[in-house]
Amino acid sequence: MAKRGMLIVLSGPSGVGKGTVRKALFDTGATDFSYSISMTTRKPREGEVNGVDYYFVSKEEFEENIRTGQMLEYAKYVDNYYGTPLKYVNETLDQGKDVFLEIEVNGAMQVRANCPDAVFVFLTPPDLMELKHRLIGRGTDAMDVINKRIKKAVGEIQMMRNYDYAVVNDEVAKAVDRIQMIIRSERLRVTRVMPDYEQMIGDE
Ligand SMILES: Nc1ncnc2c1ncn2[C@@H]1O[C@H](COP(=O)(O)OP(=O)(O)OP(=O)(O)O)[C@@H](O)[C@H]1O
Ligand SMILES: Nc1nc2c(ncn2[C@@H]2O[C@H](COP(=O)(O)O)[C@@H](O)[C@H]2O)c(=O)[nH]1
Repeated sequence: MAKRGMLIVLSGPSGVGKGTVRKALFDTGATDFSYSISMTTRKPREGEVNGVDYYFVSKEEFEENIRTGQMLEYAKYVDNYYGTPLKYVNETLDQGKDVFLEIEVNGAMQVRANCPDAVFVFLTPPDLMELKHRLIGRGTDAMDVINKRIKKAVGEIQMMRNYDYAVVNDEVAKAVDRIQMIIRSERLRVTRVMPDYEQMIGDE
């Protein structure tokens, strides 16, 4: 049986640059893990594509997925549901492939409770003013939504201590390097590369 893949969870406040860093990480081509596409009830932003950026669903459909146990984790974030479909994550990990989640902190803590072997990385901004500049600069959210996200960020940053690693996103390329280093070293951890002794000994 293939060794189960590793689950890598990247979270941090909205606007810190999770999506930017994740895309840059995958663009290096030096990755051999899969990105789990989240489900949300949020309306698509301009340019966002269903099945690429998110699975965009209705509130009823999302709640049905919760009710029938199809979510690995989910959270309500600024008036919308966001969550990780369980099936894709399980099937991919079972194939021995690592899976990358990009999610907010409450969802990450649910994953922590259910998947203690996962690796948790918190992406943090250099400071709150810079976070606000990034959210404004992105130009995707109205000012009242940005203010709600910043307010949430204050509490979210305090959750950093519950993560295995904290990475400052001062420069995208540096943040990518730091995350790659974390993934490389986690893959080499002795508990993850233990030889299959049963197979070495063979059937007796
Ligand atoms: N290191 C950086 N320096 C300056 N700007 C950055 C940096 N990283 C990301 N940005 C910019 O910050 C904005 C927010 O980035 P992004 O959308 O990736 O954040 P996010 O954490 O994925 O947000 P959300 O959680 O809301 O999806 C974007 O305009 C992006 O170009
Ligand atoms: N708990 C989860 N949070 C998620 C998931 N997918 C995205 N997110 C987080 O939601 C906020 C808002 O996202 P936005 O696209 O509206 O800016 C942000 O922090 C995302 O990381 C998920 O599957 N589960």
